[in-house]
Amino acid sequence: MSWAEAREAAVAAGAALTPVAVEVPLAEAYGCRLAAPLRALVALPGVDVAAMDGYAVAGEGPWRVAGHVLAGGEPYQRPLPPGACVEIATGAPVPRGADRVVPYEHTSRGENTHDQDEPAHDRRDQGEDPRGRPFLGAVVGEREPSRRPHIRRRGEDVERGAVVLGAGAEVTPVVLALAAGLGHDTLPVRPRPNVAVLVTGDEVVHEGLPRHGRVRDAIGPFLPGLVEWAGGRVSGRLRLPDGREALARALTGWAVRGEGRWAPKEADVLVVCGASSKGPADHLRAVLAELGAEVLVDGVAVRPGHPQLLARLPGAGPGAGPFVVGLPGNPFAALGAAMTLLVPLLRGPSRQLSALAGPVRAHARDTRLVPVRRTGRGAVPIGHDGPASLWGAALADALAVVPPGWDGEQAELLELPRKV
Ligand SMILES: Nc1nc2c(c(=O)[nH]1)N[C@H]1C(S)=C(S)[C@@H](COP(=O)(O)OP(=O)(O)OC[C@H]3O[C@@H](n4cnc5c(N)ncnc54)[C@H](O)[C@@H]3O)O[C@H]1N2
Ligand code: MOO
Repeated sequence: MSWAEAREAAVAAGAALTPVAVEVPLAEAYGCRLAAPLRALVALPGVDVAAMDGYAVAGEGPWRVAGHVLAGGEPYQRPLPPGACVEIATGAPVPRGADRVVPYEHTSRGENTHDQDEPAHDRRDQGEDPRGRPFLGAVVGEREPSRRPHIRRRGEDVERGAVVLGAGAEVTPVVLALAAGLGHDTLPVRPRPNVAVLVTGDEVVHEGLPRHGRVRDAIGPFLPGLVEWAGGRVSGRLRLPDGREALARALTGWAVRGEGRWAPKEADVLVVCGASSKGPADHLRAVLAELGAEVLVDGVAVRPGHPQLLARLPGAGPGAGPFVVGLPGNPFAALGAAMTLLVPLLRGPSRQLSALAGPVRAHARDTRLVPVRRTGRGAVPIGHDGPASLWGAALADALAVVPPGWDGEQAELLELPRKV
């Protein structure tokens, strides 16, 4: 299967990863996708409010001060008659009868009415109380006439009931704040799909220095960040020895060599690292066939990462069970395969093009995934990109997708996760 077809198959499979919507408190919704459109529970602003600190005035000036309306304080209840004004703070409700707000700096009282350093007796000369507020009845004129009303009208930013975001939108920090501003305490979201990680290989060690032909696991550590960034969460991890039986038992939820009970049925996606190729310990395909899995992608024409696969296990009851993503054992091949199958499965489609600035040789038959760094001149290949080496990818911003026979300048970039 071509690389593009494999990615499409993963995106299409991802549509089946639609867990039941749940209503969660705002903070817990972060990073999830909205299960329903986000509507405004209130208008923004909720009433006509001042857009400037100053005086809400009625009719022609000068005006007599009839009250003070500060944000969060009591609104001015009575209608304001022509020739009257109330001192008003930005965001405070504008009284009925007021035509506009005159900012402090445009009034005859000038900017210094709130100079806290002035002695109280000087304030009284200016018609102010000791806190700098003008006395009721003090007269306010306008120095610089302006036609701008400086009033934000009810519903001017968002009308009550308006749909501000569609279902499926990602709940980012800004979306959380928007929802709070519109009156929401909870949000209906699709929970993040649960991803379980199985790292296979007798030669793989998980801490310390690898010795005597062993290797440190260099796939398991990138999966939680990558999965989180793609919209899922790693809900379980298991280390597996080589062996057909251990893998079969793990995929069907049995205890493995004292590792305790494992619950892949609670996982939406099982990621198997290694055992994907043709060696004596590479049992993944045989085990999937034994378990009656439906294989959706069986190898991809891509370098590195060709032995990758995507399958779906039969469900315990009616309906299909979890997806299985098989990542090759070579770590950079595993990263490329995760960017091809796992990320599109969890996150859906995304497309980004860039010029490539630097020599890249296309392969005759296979798509190449090339670590690149974005610069003003375009994306520059980094090198250090052998299938077992993560060095180039660690220096990269993205993987450039170079299709077979490619001789163009533009290439698709697969953005690599940075920070969630
Ligand atoms: N006869 C063939 N041999 C191989 C083929 C092939 O098509 N025909 N494909 C090669 C390619 S390409 C890759 S990639 C690997 C894929 O191998 P497996 O997925 O079966 O993985 P292993 O054989 O277990 O390991 C391969 C390699 O990666 C190291 N490894 C495994 N797991 C980890 C880990 N978690 N962290 C770091 N390194 C890991 C392992 O020690 C091996 O060196 O197959 C080729 N062979
Ligand atoms: O394609 Mo393998 O996946 O080169 O390392």
